[in-house]
Amino acid sequence: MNYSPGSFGKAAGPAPTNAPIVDPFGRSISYLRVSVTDRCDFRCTYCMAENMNFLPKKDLLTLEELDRLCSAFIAKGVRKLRLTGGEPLVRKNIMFLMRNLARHLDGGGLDELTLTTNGSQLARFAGELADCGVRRINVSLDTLDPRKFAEITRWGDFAKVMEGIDAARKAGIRVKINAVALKDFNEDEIADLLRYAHGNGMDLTLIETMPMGETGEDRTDRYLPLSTVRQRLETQFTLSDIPYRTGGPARYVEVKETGGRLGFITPLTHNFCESCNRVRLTCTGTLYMCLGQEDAADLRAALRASDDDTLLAAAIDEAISRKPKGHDFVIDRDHRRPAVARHMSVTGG
Ligand SMILES: Nc1nc2c(ncn2[C@@H]2O[C@H](COP(=O)(O)OP(=O)(O)OP(=O)(O)O)[C@@H](O)[C@H]2O)c(=O)[nH]1
Ligand SMILES: C[S@@+](CC[C@H](N)C(=O)[O-])C[C@H]1O[C@@H](n2cnc3c(N)ncnc32)[C@H](O)[C@@H]1O
Ligand code: SF4
Ligand code: SF4
Repeated sequence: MNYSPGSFGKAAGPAPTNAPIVDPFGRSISYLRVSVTDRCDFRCTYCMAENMNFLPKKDLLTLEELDRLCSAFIAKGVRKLRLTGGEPLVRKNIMFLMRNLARHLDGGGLDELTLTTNGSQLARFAGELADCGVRRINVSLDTLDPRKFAEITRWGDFAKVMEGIDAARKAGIRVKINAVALKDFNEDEIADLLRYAHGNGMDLTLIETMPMGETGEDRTDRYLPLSTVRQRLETQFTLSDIPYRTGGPARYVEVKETGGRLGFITPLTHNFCESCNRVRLTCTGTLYMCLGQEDAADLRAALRASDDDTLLAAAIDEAISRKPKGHDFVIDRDHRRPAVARHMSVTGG
């Protein structure tokens, strides 16, 4: 089949198929990230402004609609599905969606159903998540110091996140810690985060800050290249590259002294777009084909136009035919403007 750009979605074009989706650069799309809400109970300084205008409730797709959209992607070969946000666990009745999506794990349509969370509500939901078949989650935690945690999240409660991580682990869910590496904030704490994560049987992934959305603070001064972090860690630890992959963008090393895994997500210092396998759906039914570009496709219209999924399948094909090669992120020290206007919370990272 020819998946050349622009060959889908035209009125008289080929009938849509449920064949796996492959983009114009030959990359198969097997990973869907779904931002179920743009709202959050934190205001991390690198992600959001303190005063945010969130979407009115009427603009949100219902959970049934989100389920239908996810199922349409699964029918087209998506094998890994991650709920994110905003904070996914603050969306009302989110476990209804989780329980419904879990049928695809039982039915063999999905290899993994998971989420990325700030951990604030995990103590409440960990047991139910495990019952739904969630085996692994990512929890964002940038510091182990409660005072600094309050500073970076503006509204977060460190003790609640720790309780949440404990509850998840007790429920049998593997936890990976995500930390954004931030100059003059946690750069001296990375080794401690590593010892904490590995000491508790958790992987740690470090992330370079990406220039997305106005936050009321200048992100440029916080940018810390992970190449520098790695060099510094190598003065204390022995790091060996390993081929371990999760389907996400991190590249992993094993740390000899701890026996744990450390991941690096390096959109700025080492672009990983050539192996991209993912797209992002928002809570309004907009599909972003790349985290770092503005182009998007409206799947809501196709979803609501008919109860049959034919139009939806065609709209997905058309969108994927527009997936770009990669992002154009740069840390713009001259203009100090974000490269992409929307906030990370719109697409959930
Ligand atoms: N530039 C870029 N960043 C990404 C992409 N996917 C994830 N990230 C960033 O990586 C960070 C961690 O993402 P997670 O939600 O933990 O997802 P993941 O890395 O796929 O998770 P694993 O399944 O554990 O590998 C977030 O800050 C995301 O913004 C991507 O396609 N491009
Ligand atoms: C947008 S949050 C959504 C899920 C959840 N609220 C959380 O914090 O895990 C997903 C991930 O994006 C990361 N993130 C947010 N803004 C970022 C930025 N500007 N650059 C890099 N990562 C960012 C967060 O640290 C988090 O790990
Ligand atoms: S990073 Fe996650 S927890 Fe922090 S403000 Fe953004 S969406 Fe909320
Ligand atoms: S920046 Fe875009 S192309 Fe690159 S890995 Fe992320 S989503 Fe894929």
